[in-house]
Amino acid sequence: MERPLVVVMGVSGSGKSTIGHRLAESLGAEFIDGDALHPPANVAKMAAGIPLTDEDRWPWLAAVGRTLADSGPAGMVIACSALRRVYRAAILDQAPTARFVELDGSPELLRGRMGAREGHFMPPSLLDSQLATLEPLAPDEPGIRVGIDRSEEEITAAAASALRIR
Ligand SMILES: Nc1ncnc2c1ncn2[C@@H]1O[C@H](COP(=O)(O)OP(=O)(O)OP(=O)(O)O)[C@@H](O)[C@H]1O
Ligand SMILES: O=C(O)[C@H](O)[C@@H](O)[C@H](O)[C@H](O)CO
Repeated sequence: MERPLVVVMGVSGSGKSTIGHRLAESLGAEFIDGDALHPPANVAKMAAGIPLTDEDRWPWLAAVGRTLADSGPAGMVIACSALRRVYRAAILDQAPTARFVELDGSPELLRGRMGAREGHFMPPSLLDSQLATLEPLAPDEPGIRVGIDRSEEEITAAAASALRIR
């Protein structure tokens, strides 16, 4: 595979950080959590239970794309919600060879995983707005969708093998 540039995407609680980290290890690539690229004002908003707007997200999405494009020869996996098609296009503007792995789960499963998680700034109450904003990865976009109703190992292996053969 040429230098992998991968965005692990999906709503809050879908496992982007967990799977992204494992996938990077499996591909021998660097891992970055896109949450670390949010300006403090965005994090403060989410922590207060207020959904981000498109205007809040544009500079962050550009930073995600630039970070991918500027990554080293080993490539990079970045965890980033990238909920809408236009958001993914903004990332591709900066990093045209990037591919997406969408983590796809039912609202019930997501709610359970978010509820069980401790010490994260994102409140479960924001899941509904995340799901309302989500535009699933379409067949003509670069990447794959992976169901999350199975173990972390299985999800990571499915994503890694799909990325290797494409
Ligand atoms: N396949 C899985 N099976 C069981 N639990 C999982 C699985 N994947 C992730 N989790 C757990 O679900 C929770 C949410 O995962 P994680 O924090 O990685 O999601 P996220 O998409 O990065 O969330 P956010 O966008 O809010 O940061 C965590 O507690 C994680 O340990
Ligand atoms: O676009 C968004 O609304 C944000 O990126 C959120 O998805 C958070 O970053 C993340 O999910 C919480 O950790």
